[in-house]
Amino acid sequence: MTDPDADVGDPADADSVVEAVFDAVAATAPEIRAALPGRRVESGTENASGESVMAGDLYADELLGDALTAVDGVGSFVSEERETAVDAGGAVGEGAYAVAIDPLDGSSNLRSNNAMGTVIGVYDAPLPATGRDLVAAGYVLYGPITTMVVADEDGVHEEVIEEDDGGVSRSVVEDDLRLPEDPLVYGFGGRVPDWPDEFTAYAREIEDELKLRYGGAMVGDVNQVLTYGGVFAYPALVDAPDGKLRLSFEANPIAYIVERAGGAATDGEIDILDVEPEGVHDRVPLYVGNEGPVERLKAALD
Ligand SMILES: O=P(O)(O)OC[C@H]1O[C@](O)(COP(=O)(O)O)[C@@H](O)[C@@H]1O
Ligand SMILES: [Mg+2]
Ligand SMILES: [Mg+2]
Repeated sequence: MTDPDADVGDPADADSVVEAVFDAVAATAPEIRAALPGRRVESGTENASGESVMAGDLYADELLGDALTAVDGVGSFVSEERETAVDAGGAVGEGAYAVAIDPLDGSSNLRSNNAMGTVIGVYDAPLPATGRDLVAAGYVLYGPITTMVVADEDGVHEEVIEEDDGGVSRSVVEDDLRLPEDPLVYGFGGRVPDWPDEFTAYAREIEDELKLRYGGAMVGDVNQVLTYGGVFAYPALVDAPDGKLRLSFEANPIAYIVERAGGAATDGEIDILDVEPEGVHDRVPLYVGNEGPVERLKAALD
């Protein structure tokens, strides 16, 4: 529950809520990872986006829901897997924060045992809100190593999360994560025949310049771009002009992180962080990475 004496709008208070949120996320990460082997099957339900939910999605959502609604200063919990927000006590925007999560990003990779993630956005306005209302964002990457990237107004850092004597340790391995200046890799989602012609033409140019890295989990693919430089896109498709990814749970937090690391993020026209949502489950095309390729993309789609 929110501390009733909390100083409304005090930035120090935002810092401590953000810290507690990422403590809670780090504490659940080994548990989520350990639970995945038995949860590689469909749960038999569909989520608010009309997508089939895996057993692992549900488990991660429940665990993170319990952990995050218990954090002092979290007033609202919103998840890709839930139709509506959970009231966690406290007025969002008046000392309390809204936490939005994609509990398991790339969960179709469960069956094939490839990388997946968890995405977190901490907003100081009730959702739906724009990405300008984010005060912090981050993601966990369940790769061969469990890592967590966290961005706030001070910058971006990367940690390794490990189980440690019955507890969980967080070790910072990169304290000022910046996109490398020279882009090296690209990863574009969706079927090529479904891409609009302008995007296909842009992709043909990029293919000549960069190396393909596409794993089918946004977190894993964006992490490659943050590490090596480059561009990731889940573009507008001919029959799905809003693409696939969700603004509140996926595009906004990723845009916030990449922009804090020196990069750019657009929906093809404007900065992702300026996109005005109508609902919390809205989708948006996402083009993100080094400024050079993202600006070229905007020009190509113009
Ligand atoms: O299978 P596709 O069409 O390449 O889509 C992959 C994209 O869909 C996603 O898996 C959607 O996320 P969820 O798994 O959270 O629904 C992204 O991680 C990824 O970028
Ligand atoms: Mg996702
Ligand atoms: Mg998901």
